[in-house]
Amino acid sequence: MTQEDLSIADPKMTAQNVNVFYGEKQAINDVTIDVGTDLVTAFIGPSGCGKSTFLRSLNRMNDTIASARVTGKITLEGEDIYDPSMDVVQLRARVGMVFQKPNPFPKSIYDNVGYGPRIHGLAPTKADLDVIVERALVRAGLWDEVKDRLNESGTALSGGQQQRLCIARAIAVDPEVILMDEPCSALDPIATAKIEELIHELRGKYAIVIVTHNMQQAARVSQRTAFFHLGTLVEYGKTTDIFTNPKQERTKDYITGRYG
Ligand SMILES: Nc1ncnc2c1ncn2[C@@H]1O[C@H](COP(=O)(O)OP(=O)(O)OP(=O)(O)O)[C@@H](O)[C@H]1O
Repeated sequence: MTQEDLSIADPKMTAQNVNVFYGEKQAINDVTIDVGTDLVTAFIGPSGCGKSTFLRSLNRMNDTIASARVTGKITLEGEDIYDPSMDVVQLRARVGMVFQKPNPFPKSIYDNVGYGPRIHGLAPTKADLDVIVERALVRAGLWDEVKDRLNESGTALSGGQQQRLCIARAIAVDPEVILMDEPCSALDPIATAKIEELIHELRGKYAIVIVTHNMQQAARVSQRTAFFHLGTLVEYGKTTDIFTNPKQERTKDYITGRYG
């Protein structure tokens, strides 16, 4: 694998020499990686290796943890996201997040999707909002299932539908990047397959980064894979290479199930 194979000409996000600490404890150690615009990037690695911590540093979700501290540089379209001038609310709309456990608001399906565009001023009129809500639900593959019950509570949907609702909520504010933290771990195989299908469809429209424990899932949905171990990025490469021809012994051991 040459350097050239992996270079991303116009990365959507870059992370350079990133460290993340919780108090005195260092959870991420000197990670440098680019996130490509039309790629799905999977973060894999054993439990506790720092995948979620690093993912959360990409939209400053770690700011919500008092003891967390990030050093190094992370950019979005060349802008330093930790610069004091960065509007964090705006950042989290541009870099949306979908969590492990579906977390719809206790509001109607319509309002779950419409809330973000409304507070971000994306929909001057109700008709504009209707269009945005419908488009986001269509893109998230949920429209046909919910179009006749938009006023029902989002929390009344099935787990898989709730997760697609959360994806629609992220999409509705027109993000550039979607971060997914084990988005299928609470779902059954059928709901999981739907989310994976959706990831395929969303690829190209948004840069997608997914943390997954499931290596088959990483192999199915991503084009690039980053293997983390003990807070370091051990190996990053094309997904096919990582799974068929890993360069590092630690990667090989992990993907062959020797530990983790
Ligand atoms: N809020 C926190 N406060 C203190 N330490 C934390 C916090 N969150 C995570 N850690 C620690 O940071 C390290 C990395 O955790 P993280 O959750 O990022 O790993 P992970 O690879 O995503 O794990 P998993 O796959 O189990 O979710 C672990 O040692 C964890 O205990």
